[in-house]
Amino acid sequence: MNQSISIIGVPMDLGQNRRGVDMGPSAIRYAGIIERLENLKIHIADLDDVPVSRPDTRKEVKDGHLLNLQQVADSNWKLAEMVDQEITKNRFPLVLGGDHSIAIGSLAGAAKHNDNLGVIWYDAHGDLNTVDTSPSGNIHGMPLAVSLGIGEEKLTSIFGYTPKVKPENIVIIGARSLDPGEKELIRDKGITVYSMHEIDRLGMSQVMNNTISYLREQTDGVHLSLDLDGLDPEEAPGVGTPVIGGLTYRESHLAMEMLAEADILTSAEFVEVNPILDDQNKTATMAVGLMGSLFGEKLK
Ligand SMILES: NC(=[NH2+])NCCC[C@H](N)C(=O)O
Ligand SMILES: [Mn+2]
Ligand SMILES: [Mn+2]
Repeated sequence: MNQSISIIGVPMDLGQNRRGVDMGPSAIRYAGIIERLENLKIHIADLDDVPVSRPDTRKEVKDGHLLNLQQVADSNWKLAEMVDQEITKNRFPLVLGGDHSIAIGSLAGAAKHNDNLGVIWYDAHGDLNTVDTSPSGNIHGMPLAVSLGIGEEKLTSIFGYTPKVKPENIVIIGARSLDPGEKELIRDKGITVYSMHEIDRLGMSQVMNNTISYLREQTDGVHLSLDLDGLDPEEAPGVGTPVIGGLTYRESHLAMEMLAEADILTSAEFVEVNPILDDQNKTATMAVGLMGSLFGEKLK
């Protein structure tokens, strides 16, 4: 893996309607991400945060059914520019959220550099809704569909090209809450999903082996989009849309270690850490532990 990492915070909470997830990047920095990665002799540049309009000064804006459309689009455009710049400078972008709507910008910036960018979507959800299928109007439930070029044009056209990813280059891991429209899209497009059912049957080791060998064949770079609600809320309570029956900390560590060993990632993001809903910054601390493993921390 590229041994020069650029950290980009995105204090975004406009893609959903619970307060606090805008403080995710601070919570992750406070939990020691910089020191943790510096100990691995990796060169870290903390690029600070992408500007996002302040949550407590704005009014809720609904564009039809979509919450805060223009502001989410503006911040994601800026994020895409930063991710693109860092990759151009041969640095590995590590994006800290913020709600999952920021994957729109991360993928827009990253996919510019690959014809076949792979995506590992580690999440309880598919985030494959469109304005028509979304039960909530929250854009954090849509970024994967948007990146496939499906949905609101103001989002799909971010950074001037559409689509960013192809359905055959996506692997979803940890899904256990999919809306009807998302299931239909998964079926129509043939997207690979390791739901909790497959993870229980095969074990995380097999799931990651399959995922890694598939993406190695199929893609020319891989983005990891890790939503902390992929983990079980008993262990990671600081998330806005918890779903019981999730991945354990141990399984997630194994997944990160296997990705480190495979050395296939070209960018990553950790999203949905909400310190207001958390218990003593436990979820941010867990995110930092997972990033440690992802970037090569070993016991021996
Ligand atoms: N990134 C997330 N936590 N997404 C949760 C999405 C929940 C639900 N499927 C929705 O579209 O509203
Ligand atoms: Mn989720
Ligand atoms: Mn998500």
